[in-house]
Amino acid sequence: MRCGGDVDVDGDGDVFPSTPGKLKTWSGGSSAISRHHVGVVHRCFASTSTLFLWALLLVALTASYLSFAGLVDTSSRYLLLSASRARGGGGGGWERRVGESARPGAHRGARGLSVLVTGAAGFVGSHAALALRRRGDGVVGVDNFNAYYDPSLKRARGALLASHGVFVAEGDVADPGLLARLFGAAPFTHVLHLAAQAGVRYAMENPSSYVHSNVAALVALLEACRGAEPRPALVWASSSSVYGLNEKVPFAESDPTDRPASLYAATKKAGEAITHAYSHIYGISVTGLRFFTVYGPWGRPDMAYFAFTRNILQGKPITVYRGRGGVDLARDFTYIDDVVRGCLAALDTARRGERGPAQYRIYNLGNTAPVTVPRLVYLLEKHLGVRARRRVVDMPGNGDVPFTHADVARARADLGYRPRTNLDAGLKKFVKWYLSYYGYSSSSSSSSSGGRVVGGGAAAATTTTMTTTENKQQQQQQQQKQNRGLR
Ligand SMILES: O=C(O)[C@H]1O[C@H](OP(=O)(O)OP(=O)(O)OC[C@H]2O[C@@H](n3ccc(=O)[nH]c3=O)[C@H](O)[C@@H]2O)[C@H](O)[C@@H](O)[C@H]1O
Repeated sequence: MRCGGDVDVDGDGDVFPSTPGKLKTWSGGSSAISRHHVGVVHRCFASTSTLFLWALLLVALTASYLSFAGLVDTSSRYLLLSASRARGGGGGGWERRVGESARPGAHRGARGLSVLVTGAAGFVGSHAALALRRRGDGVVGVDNFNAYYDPSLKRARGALLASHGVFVAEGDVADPGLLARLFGAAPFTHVLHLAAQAGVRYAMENPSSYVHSNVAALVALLEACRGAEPRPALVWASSSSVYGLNEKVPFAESDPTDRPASLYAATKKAGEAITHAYSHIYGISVTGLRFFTVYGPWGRPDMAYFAFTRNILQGKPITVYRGRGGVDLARDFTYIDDVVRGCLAALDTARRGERGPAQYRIYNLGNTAPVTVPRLVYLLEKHLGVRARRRVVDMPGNGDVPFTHADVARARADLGYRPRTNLDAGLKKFVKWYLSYYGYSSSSSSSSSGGRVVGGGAAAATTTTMTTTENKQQQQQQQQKQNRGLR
């Protein structure tokens, strides 16, 4: 029998046992039953005032439970939101800033793109983001500012973007929560995915960083794209390294790419396969751009042209690798402005929201004129006015390939891509920027280990060791020019 709860049947006088399920089997005789029954009825219904008090108590308990549950629910949602905001570097105005930065300009001739640029504080990312902003497109950047190379250089690029009204969210592209917030805050029409773990030889030191940034982050981004409304077209950075041990020159997009020579190359090749699968299944428009050894102002300190410049100016030796049989290594060095034009043309020609199979494209963005590494060193000497101290060694087995050479016929036909800057002219511009940024003898511009510095380096205004007043004035003028744009 129940009276407002489980009935105490053990005869100890407790009508409402504390714990449900403690109902014991009744084993007494009829008189006992009767005694108990009478007792229960007596105690439960002794008076209407008791009944009223119990009812009041029940109502109060139910009401307080409901309000407590509501409080718990609300506060846990609030805590989750706060945590996610903190991860995205947010706060109250984070979504608003993303939305504003993503909004295209309304002036005549504007293309009306709204582009999420990943790796926006990186070399190609910062240039591309600024080029998009300049022509009136909406741009939002995302970057994790990691310490693969001097983060202060990335901060300086980020500051430059900020001064041009481009908001860069700080966080990892592999974080689905951050991506959800970005896509929730702005209706991106395009994603320019340039965030990656770059560098061919560093893969032997830190292989997992390549899997994280070049595979896991790419999948996270594709997952975000497939769920986004509107669904953005994706343009992303593959690499000339996918040609690997290919010996046919020049490299054409239709050539086999199944013999990568480094883990870096393997993850970029994997990226091409992964984006193809997503394009096929979910109808995402995808364009992969195979960049060929991109160089220029605001470049990457881990790359040979940059590290050579630093060492030459500091009077330190440079190591020049030599191929099998004493053959010089060669690269199809490609100037940053040419690559940026290719990126923008890929965005402009990406088709979105059409019926039928989604667009899936791959293009080489190279210079079509390979130059040997010794020639690169000669050109740097010329522009720096300083002789290099060379140490020539046989190319170690570190994932390097002996040469690269792009066939850009496909990019020329579809994107109107025409590289305009030869290595001599491009290095001249790079050296000019380098001297204005770091000065003639910058001890803190980078380390000798490929420029991977944590906490070192900074903008010219704070770290250079200029020797004369004239140099200082020259530097100030150049700094002012830089503040007006990357180039
Ligand atoms: O196109 C790409 O897909 C890749 O381009 C770039 O790789 P690489 O072409 O290897 O450029 P980079 O390191 O500047 O070496 C240039 C030359 O200098 C030689 N080299 C290098 C270092 C050294 O100490 N000595 C030397 O001789 C070296 O043997 C080579 O012959 C990007 O870093 C990479 O992220 C990716 O984007």
